[in-house]
Amino acid sequence: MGAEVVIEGLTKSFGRQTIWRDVTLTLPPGEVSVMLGPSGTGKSVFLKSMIGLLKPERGKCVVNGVDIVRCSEHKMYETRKLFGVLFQDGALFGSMNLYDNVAFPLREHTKKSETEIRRIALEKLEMTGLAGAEKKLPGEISGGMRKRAGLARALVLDPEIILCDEPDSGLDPVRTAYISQLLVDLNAQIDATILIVTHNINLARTVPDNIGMLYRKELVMFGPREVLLTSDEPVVRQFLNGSRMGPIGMSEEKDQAQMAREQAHAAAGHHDGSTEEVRGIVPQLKPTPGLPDRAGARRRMDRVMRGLHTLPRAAQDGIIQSLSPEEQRYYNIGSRHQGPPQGATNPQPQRSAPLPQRQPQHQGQLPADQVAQLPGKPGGRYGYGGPRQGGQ
Ligand SMILES: Nc1ncnc2c1ncn2[C@@H]1O[C@H](COP(=O)(O)OP(=O)(O)OP(=O)(O)O)[C@@H](O)[C@H]1O
Repeated sequence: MGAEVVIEGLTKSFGRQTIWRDVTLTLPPGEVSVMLGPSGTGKSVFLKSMIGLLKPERGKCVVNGVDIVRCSEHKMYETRKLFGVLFQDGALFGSMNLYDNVAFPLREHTKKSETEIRRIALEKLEMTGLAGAEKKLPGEISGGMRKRAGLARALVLDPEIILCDEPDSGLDPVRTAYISQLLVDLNAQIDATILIVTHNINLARTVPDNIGMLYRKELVMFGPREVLLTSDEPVVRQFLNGSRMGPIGMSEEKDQAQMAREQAHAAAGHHDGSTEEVRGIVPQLKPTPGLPDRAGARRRMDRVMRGLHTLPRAAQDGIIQSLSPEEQRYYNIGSRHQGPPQGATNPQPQRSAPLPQRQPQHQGQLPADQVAQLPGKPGGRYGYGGPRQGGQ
């Protein structure tokens, strides 16, 4: 199982420009999370801070007991080996063929023999659908293939945590769907903790277990996917709908006058840029048939069900509707759910057919106060509000 990443009160500035402040969240082990946010809100800076490439002024980022923000160079170097990173452009060496690109971290960071390196590099190229393309140079292949090669290279040191910075950028919708499926399949196979930064709403709606959003220098929200996907928060709805209507403007947030002008235009029938009203929970992608089930998805559902009563009503309803009859029995959910489900805090298995083995430990709980306050809205909380009590 991948490592848990605990981020507390992280704050990053460049000179006088604060990028984000007081970001607190936990990436549960082996689960897939997505970070959304308008351009320039510091998502890439966030990923770089997680691996120690940038130094936040305050806060912690703890992996396996090591705080990346404050640890020694030696510890950071060691801890970084737990991470596999897919950079936006794949960051491949242009003069090396794909095989040598993928083998590079093994040659740099391990003492493995060339035979062993070959076995691992070819296995990762195969996992990412690049078998047969080993001899190609990055300049000779498509953007989608470059992304997959970047992913293969991120996998060779068997990372416990994978960070993907816009894995969809520059890809058409079909290739984006393939890379989404690839990420889900990888998670099923290696149970790594994955954090994806993306602007792609399809990917955000179908891939992750948890979704967060950065906006106006703060973490607006981080929690189970169902909370964000059913949120009524204007900034979240605007972002998910890709609409001009809402608080997000072309550069910074809008003022009241601009909002009013846009509303007047919309009332007069002027199109707001979105193609449809996107709201509600769509089914999450499952691993390709033949691959194992995602252990992270099962652990997450146990965790979410334990804290179901703390979620907003729309998220609760969506989660319950998404359960199969067998899962509803497992979690003691009646066919007509009213209020907090019986057994949600202590599910008693009542199964007619065996479900896969569940992990007994309660690792990776999202702290209750991970759902941060929206800037400018004192007291407003989303998802599981309430004081931090170390989870549910
Ligand atoms: N090394 C740096 N020095 C100074 N400012 C920086 C540095 N790196 C990033 N920034 C600034 O931090 C802000 C956030 O940048 P970042 O690339 O993290 O945004 P983003 O949310 O990933 O954007 P996008 O979605 O467009 O990729 C930007 O204003 C950028 O100019």
